[in-house]
Amino acid sequence: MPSLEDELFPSTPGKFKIDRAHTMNRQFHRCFASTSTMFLWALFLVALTASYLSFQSFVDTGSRYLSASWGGIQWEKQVRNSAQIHRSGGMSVLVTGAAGFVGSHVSQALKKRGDGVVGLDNFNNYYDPSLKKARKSLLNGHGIFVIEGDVNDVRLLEKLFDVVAFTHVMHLAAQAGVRYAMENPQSYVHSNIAGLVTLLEVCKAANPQPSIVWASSSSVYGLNEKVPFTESDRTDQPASLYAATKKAGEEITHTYNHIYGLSITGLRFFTVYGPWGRPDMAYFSFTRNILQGKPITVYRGKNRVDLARDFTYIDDIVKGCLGSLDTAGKSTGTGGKKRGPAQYRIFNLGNTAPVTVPTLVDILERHLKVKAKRNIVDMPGNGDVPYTHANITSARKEFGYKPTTDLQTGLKKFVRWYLSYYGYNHGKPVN
Ligand SMILES: O=C(O)[C@H]1O[C@H](OP(=O)(O)OP(=O)(O)OC[C@H]2O[C@@H](n3ccc(=O)[nH]c3=O)[C@H](O)[C@@H]2O)[C@H](O)[C@@H](O)[C@H]1O
Repeated sequence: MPSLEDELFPSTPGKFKIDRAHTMNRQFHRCFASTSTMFLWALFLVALTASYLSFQSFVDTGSRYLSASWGGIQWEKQVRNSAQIHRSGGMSVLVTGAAGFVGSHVSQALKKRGDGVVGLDNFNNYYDPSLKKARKSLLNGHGIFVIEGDVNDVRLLEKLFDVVAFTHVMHLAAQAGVRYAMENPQSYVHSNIAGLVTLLEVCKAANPQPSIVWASSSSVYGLNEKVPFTESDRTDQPASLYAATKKAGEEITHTYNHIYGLSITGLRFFTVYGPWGRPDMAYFSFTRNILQGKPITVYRGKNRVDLARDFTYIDDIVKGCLGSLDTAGKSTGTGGKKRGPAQYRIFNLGNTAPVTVPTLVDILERHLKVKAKRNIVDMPGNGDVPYTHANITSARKEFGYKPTTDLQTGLKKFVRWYLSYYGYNHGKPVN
């Protein structure tokens, strides 16, 4: 019977049998040989993994660099061309948040009348970035160059002011949305506070300093119960972090006006809606859900009182923005030094005709010819306020602001755009 040893090391015919010591030695050598082979293999695998990881990081860094890339002769030429003024007495405007809802509309309106416009947008994914890219394509088609970058990028901002002596900055880049502030508070601090300060620092140091018009919000009125809301009403009771950051923005811009002579105009927008709007807003998400046969959640205030908003159509807001830019005084400082007092203004831009949320849904149902599945719930404590209503006397006096589009008409235009952009059922069957 062959021994175990024989089985492990079967003798080859014609060869002599090995003794035990020799066998042990061979076993040891084989074992050692296989361990060292394994070790070599392990080394090889480690080296392979390391080179793969460093390759990946090279690719990542490269693509990050590319996506955030700016500068160079060609780039500067595009910036200059885009900023070119084509009317006498025109302005060259840096529009931040240019691929956003209000930003894209304002940029187009400025360009159409012959002003120079350079857009800046970080294309973040707070809502579908493909909509922002589509707005960007639209702007490109109008000869507007939109740079992908963040308002916190001080080097980029400085470079832009090196290349173009912007006369105005229309600052619309912000983290929007009242309720999302509970989910991602830091994004509000990043964009609405840190980004604003970075922009103001660059503007204050620029020579010449631009005049600044920027987007505040109706939400600063917070828990104020005196209606309609007038600019001089108290704004020290914000109901959401979003509102608090916008209120902070008003104080921060005041400081830069006071210390550095920057001309500042803050616009308190009242629930802006319309074509190319923001998918996170109620009128937009309601439309999508109604068409897809999904239920919508309609919040209701205390004592079963319907919530209401002074919904304002985008074209009216654009007129307000242009009116503000046209009447903005010059900044007085140079190179970071104030030379005299500069203008500081705040205006409500609303529609002056609040409509309840259930009425908004009624109008959408009529335009869409589909009944909504309404899920009515008590308003959660998520930062919402029950009612907004703008007093627009100041804006009317200062630059003839006069909204002309009621909610019925404005939503009709929105629905027409929505259906042309997304199709009738947004890719989903209607139940
Ligand atoms: O004026 C502003 O300063 C702000 O306007 C906008 O905020 P809001 O007025 O809250 O608009 P929006 O979300 O459309 O809700 C409208 C109504 O629908 C109700 N609402 C909302 C969602 C929902 O699912 N159900 C519902 O009933 C909701 O309770 C509310 O009563 C901007 O988003 C914000 O960025 C800021 O610019």
